[in-house]
Amino acid sequence: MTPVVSARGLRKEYPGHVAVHDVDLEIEHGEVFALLGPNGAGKTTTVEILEGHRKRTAGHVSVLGEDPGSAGRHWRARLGIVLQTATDAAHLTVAEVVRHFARYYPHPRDPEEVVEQVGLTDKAHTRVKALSGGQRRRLDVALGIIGRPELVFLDEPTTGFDPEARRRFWALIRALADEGTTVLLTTHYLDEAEALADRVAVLAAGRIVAQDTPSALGGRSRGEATVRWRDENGFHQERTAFPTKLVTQLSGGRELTDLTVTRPSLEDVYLDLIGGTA
Ligand SMILES: Nc1ncnc2c1ncn2[C@@H]1O[C@H](COP(=O)(O)OP(=O)(O)OP(=O)(O)O)[C@@H](O)[C@H]1O
Repeated sequence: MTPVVSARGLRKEYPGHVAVHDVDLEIEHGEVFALLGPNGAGKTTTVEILEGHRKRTAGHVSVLGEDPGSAGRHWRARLGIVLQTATDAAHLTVAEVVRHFARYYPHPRDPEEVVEQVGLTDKAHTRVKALSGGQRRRLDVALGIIGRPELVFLDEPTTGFDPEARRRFWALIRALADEGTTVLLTTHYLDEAEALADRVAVLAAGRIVAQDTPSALGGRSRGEATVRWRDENGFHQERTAFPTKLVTQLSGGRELTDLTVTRPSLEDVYLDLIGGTA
């Protein structure tokens, strides 16, 4: 199957500055793909090129089978885009805005259902200007998915969400992916990438420095583990590539007190990958 998003040698130069260097990406149908990276790494630039909102300097790009640089309205209607601040309809209510946007699309989702999915049912009749920052963000997400898009771009979607709203949003993204929607999100939250993404790419200073499943990123599923335990002589820790073997040897069938086996967290690996570029 052709990938939903494919970029080869993608490059973006601003006067005197290369923001994106020869980026290669492929995102498959139904995949949730997260782009991670520190401020200024080139995430928004990359995403905006894929959305057709910015011109690239060089490289080959195909999104839903077309070149975003020249694709038309019909192509755009197949995308859902959640910008960092999208809604500019302060005087309308939440329900009105969502219904209004639904009319732009040939096969929209049910507006009431979408309002419910983003957790805004009790604010449906509240004017947009009276929403909190996190609630506005949820409305942005509602507008991004109302058109039943095949591909959704989410730029830092949960910034300003409270923990419950984030969990709810994650469930919504998983449900979209289960229906076959492809999702590209940028995020600064590593737990979000870990919870949602099938694959992650880390951008640092405009280059992709790693691309893998969250559990394998930076070789962390194969890397050394730290085994910690306690016995009559006190607390011990040992790094090993074979933790199961070590624990078996140590225990000899008895219980080990305070036993833990840990590998580097996604955050450890991420900080290591972007080290020196942030
Ligand atoms: N219109 C522009 N003109 C010149 N330079 C730009 C322009 N837009 C972005 N840049 C530069 O390109 C680089 C990448 O910016 P970009 O917004 O893509 O980063 P980002 O990874 O999305 O950052 P953040 O996490 O802060 O949103 C930055 O150094 C930025 O200053």
